[in-house]
Amino acid sequence: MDSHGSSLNRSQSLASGLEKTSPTWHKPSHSRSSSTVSSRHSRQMIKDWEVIDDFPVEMHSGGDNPPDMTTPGICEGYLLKRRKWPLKGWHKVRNEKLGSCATAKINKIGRVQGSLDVSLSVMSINKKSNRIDLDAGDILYHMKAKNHELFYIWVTKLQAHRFFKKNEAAHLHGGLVQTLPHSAAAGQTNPPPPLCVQSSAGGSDLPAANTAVNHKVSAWLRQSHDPDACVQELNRCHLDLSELNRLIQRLQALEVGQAFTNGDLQRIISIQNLSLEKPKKPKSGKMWGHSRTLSRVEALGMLSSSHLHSSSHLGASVPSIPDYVYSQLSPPPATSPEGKKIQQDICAMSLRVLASLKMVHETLSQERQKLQEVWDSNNIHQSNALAEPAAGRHSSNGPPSVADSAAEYFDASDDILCGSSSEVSEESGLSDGSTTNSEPEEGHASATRKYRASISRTPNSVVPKSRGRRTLPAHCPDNSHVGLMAILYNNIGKDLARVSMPAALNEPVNLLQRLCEELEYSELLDTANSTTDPYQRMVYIAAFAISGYSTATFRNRYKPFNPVLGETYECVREDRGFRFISEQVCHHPPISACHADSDSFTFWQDQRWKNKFWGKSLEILPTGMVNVTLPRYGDHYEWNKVVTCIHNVLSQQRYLEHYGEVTIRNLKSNVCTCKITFVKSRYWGSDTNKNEVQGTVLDQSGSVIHRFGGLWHEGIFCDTLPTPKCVWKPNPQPKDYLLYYGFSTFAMELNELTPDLRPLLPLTDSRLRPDQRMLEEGKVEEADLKKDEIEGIQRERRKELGKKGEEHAPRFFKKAKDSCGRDVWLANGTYWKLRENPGFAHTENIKLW
Ligand SMILES: CC(C)CCC[C@@H](C)[C@H]1CC[C@H]2[C@@H]3CC=C4C[C@@H](O)CC[C@]4(C)[C@H]3CC[C@]12C
Repeated sequence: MDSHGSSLNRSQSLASGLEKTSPTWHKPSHSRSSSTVSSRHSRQMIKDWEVIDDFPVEMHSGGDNPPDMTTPGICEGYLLKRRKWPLKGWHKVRNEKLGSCATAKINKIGRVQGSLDVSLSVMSINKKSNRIDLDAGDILYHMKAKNHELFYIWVTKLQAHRFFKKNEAAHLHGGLVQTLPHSAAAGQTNPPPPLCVQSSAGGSDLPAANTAVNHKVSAWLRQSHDPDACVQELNRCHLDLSELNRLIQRLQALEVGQAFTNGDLQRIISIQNLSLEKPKKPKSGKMWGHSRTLSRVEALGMLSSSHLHSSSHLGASVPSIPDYVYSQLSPPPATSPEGKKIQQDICAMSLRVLASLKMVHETLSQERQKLQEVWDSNNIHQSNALAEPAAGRHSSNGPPSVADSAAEYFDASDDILCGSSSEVSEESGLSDGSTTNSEPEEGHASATRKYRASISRTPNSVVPKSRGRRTLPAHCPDNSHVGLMAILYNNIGKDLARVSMPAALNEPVNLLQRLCEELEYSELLDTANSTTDPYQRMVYIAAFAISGYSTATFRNRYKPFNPVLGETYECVREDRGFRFISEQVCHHPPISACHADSDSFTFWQDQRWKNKFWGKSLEILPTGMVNVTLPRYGDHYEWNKVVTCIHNVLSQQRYLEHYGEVTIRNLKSNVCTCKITFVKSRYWGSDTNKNEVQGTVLDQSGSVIHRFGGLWHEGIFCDTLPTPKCVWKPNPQPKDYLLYYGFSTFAMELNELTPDLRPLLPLTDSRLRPDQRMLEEGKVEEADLKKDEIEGIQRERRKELGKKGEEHAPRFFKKAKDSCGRDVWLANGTYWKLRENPGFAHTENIKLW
C-alpha cells in the first residue's frame, strides 16, 4: 500500500459520485428513491445531478499518517461552457485551466474573465452528460467535458485541489491554534493582551499624541464585545476540533476494511500537470502552469499502461479510465450503527465549531470595521491600506497565504472561439418566466461602502426589554442527511408551502409565526407615526419594509412548519405595544393572513407565493401586498415584496438572497412614493455587493427627496435626513444562535407558551400544535410521527367537507377586494372580542390535532 493511501482514500470517497457507472449509470447515492421515474427531460436532469460532498478535512495532530500534502498539478484543456441568453447553448472555450500550486485556473489566451475558489465552491456533477458545475455563490460555472475520460480527469483534478486546499487550511488552523497564548489554550481566564491598534491597522506611524484617535479607540474598545469572549470561543473551538479529530479517526478505524487499492490512479491524475489537448507549439503568452505538461494521449497512455501495469495489485488489461476506475470504486460503505453515531457526533460537533467561528468572525469583523473608521476619520488612511478588503487578495508579494494560494478556477473570457452553439441548454428552470435582475445604479458601490461604514459606527439601539425566554429547550437537529433532492424532485411544481418534509428539516415556528416576525422592528412604524415630514416618514416605512428581510441571514437550514387550514396564531407584545393575529385561510393555494394593531400603526398582509425550482436554486415569488396605516396622518402605505432565492437549495451551503424592486405608495396621499432596489449580486462580482439595498423617496414630480442604502442584513443609512443617520440596524443575535436554528431573540419568543397564556388561546393556536412543540423540545422522531398524523387529520377534514359540498370558512378573516380589485383577506374584528368574552375556552373550536 502506498504511503498516500490515507488521503487518497478520502479523495476517493469524495469522488463517490463516480461510483461504478459504466456502462449503466447509477442514481445519485443521496437521492431518495423515487417511485415515479418520469420521462420528462427536466426531471431526468435533476435526478442525474450530484452535489459532491466535502470529504473530511484531516485535522492532523501528529498521528501516524501525515496527510498527503503533495501539491496537485495543473490541468488544462478544452471544456464546454454554457452561456446564457442570447447565446444560449454550449460553447467551446479555449484553454480552461486548473492552475499550479493549488490554484485552479481557467483562462483564455492570457485573458482571464473571472475566477473562483474551487475549495470554497459547491461542486456538482452530472455523470450522464459529463457536466461539472462550480458554484461559488456569486459566480457559477456550468461546464461540460467532451467525453467520460476527460470528465473523470477534470473531476479528480478539481477534487484533488479542493482536498489540498482544505488540508492546507486545516493545518494552518492547527498552527494558529498552537500559537494561541498558552494560558488561553489551557482554558484559563487571564485577560488576553490588549489589542494593538497600530499593528492591526497595518502601519506603525499612528500619531501617539492623537488624542482624538485615542479617545475614539478607547470608546470603541469599551463598547466592543468582551475580548475574552473571543478567546474563550476559540478555546472551545480548539477543544471541539480535537474531539472532531478523534471522532474522525475512530470513524476511519471503523472503515479500515475499505482498503485503498485504487488510490494510484487518482493520485496520478491529481498530482500530474495534465494538458488535455493535442500537443501544439508553445505560445509566447503567459504560462499558467510550470514543469511538465502531458498531452492527453500521454496522460491516458501513462494512466492506462505504464502506471496501471506497474501497479502489481491492478489488473494488466485496463481498457479505459472510466472502466478501470468504476470497477475499482466500491459503493459507499454500509455504515454500522456505531459509525452512524460517530457521524452524528461529528455533525453536532461541527455545528458547534461553526457557531464559535461565526461568533469570532463577527466580532473580528466588527473590530476591523471600527479600526478602519478610526483610520478613515483621522485622515491617516493610506489609500489602499484597508478600504478595499478584496483589493489585496491576489497580491503577488510575499509568501502565499491560504487566501493567496486558494484553489482558484479562472474562467476563460466569454468570447467564443468556435462560435457554434453546439447544444441548446438542456437544463431549464422548471417554470418559465424571467428572473428579476436588479442592476445596481452607477456609483452605488462606493455609496454603499460609505453607508456601511456609517451603519457600523452606529451603536445598536437598545433592544426593547421583553420578559421572554432567551433560549430554546433543545438544540436544532442535524439534518444534513435528509435527501432533499428526492423530496424536491417529487414535488416539482408544487408550492413549497404544501410540500410535506421530514420534521428534521423544520424549525419550530410556522409560517403564521414568521409573519409576525416581520414586526420585529415595529419601532420603525412607531417612529414613522411620530414623524411630521411625509418624506421622512416614508424613509422609516421603507426601513421597516427592508427590516423584515433581515432574518434570512441566519435562517437557511430549516423550513417553517406549514400551518394547517384553520390554524391560528396570536402574539401580544405589551412591551412593543402591538398585538398580532394570523390564520391559515386557504389551503389551495396556501394563504396565511395576518393583522396587527397598536396605538401607532395597523399592519396587515396575506401571504401567498409561488416558487420556481431551478435545479440548484429555488425562487420564492410572493404575490400579496403588505399594508400599513398610521393613525396620526391617516396614511395608508402599500408595497409589494421581492423575490427570495434559496441558492444551493440541495446542499448545506444554502443561502438566501432577496432581489427585485419594491414600490411603496401612500394610498391616501400622492405627495411621495418610494422605490427600493434589492440588488441581485452580480454574476462576476465579488462579495462586496451581497445583500445590497438602495432606495429613494421621490416627490410627485419624480425628484429625489431622500436617498438611503445599505445592506439588508446590516442596516440602512440615510444621508439626506436633516441629521444623516442609520435608520435601522438589526439587533445582535443571541448567544449560540446557530445551535438554535439561527433564531433571533424575537424569534425564540414566538412559540413560547407560558402557563398564564395557555388558557387564553384558542385550541387552534400554533403554540398548542404538538409536533412543533416536540421538535422544539428536541424530540424529532416523535415530531415526525405527529406531523404525519396532523396532516392526515387535515386531509380527512377536507374530504368530509368535500362530501358535504362545503368549503372551509376562515374564522377571523374575511375575503374582500382592495382598491385595485385584488382579492385580499382582512381581519373580521372578532378575535380579541371573543378572547375577552366569552373566552376561547367557551367557544367551539375545530379539532386540528
Ligand atoms: C428545503 C429547506 C430545508 C430549505 C429551507 C427553506 C427556507 C429557507 C425557506 C422555506 C420557506 C421560505 C420563506 C417563505 C416565504 C417568505 C416570504 C417572503 O416575503 C420572504 C421570504 C420568506 C420568509 C421565505 C424565506 C425562506 C424560507 C423560510
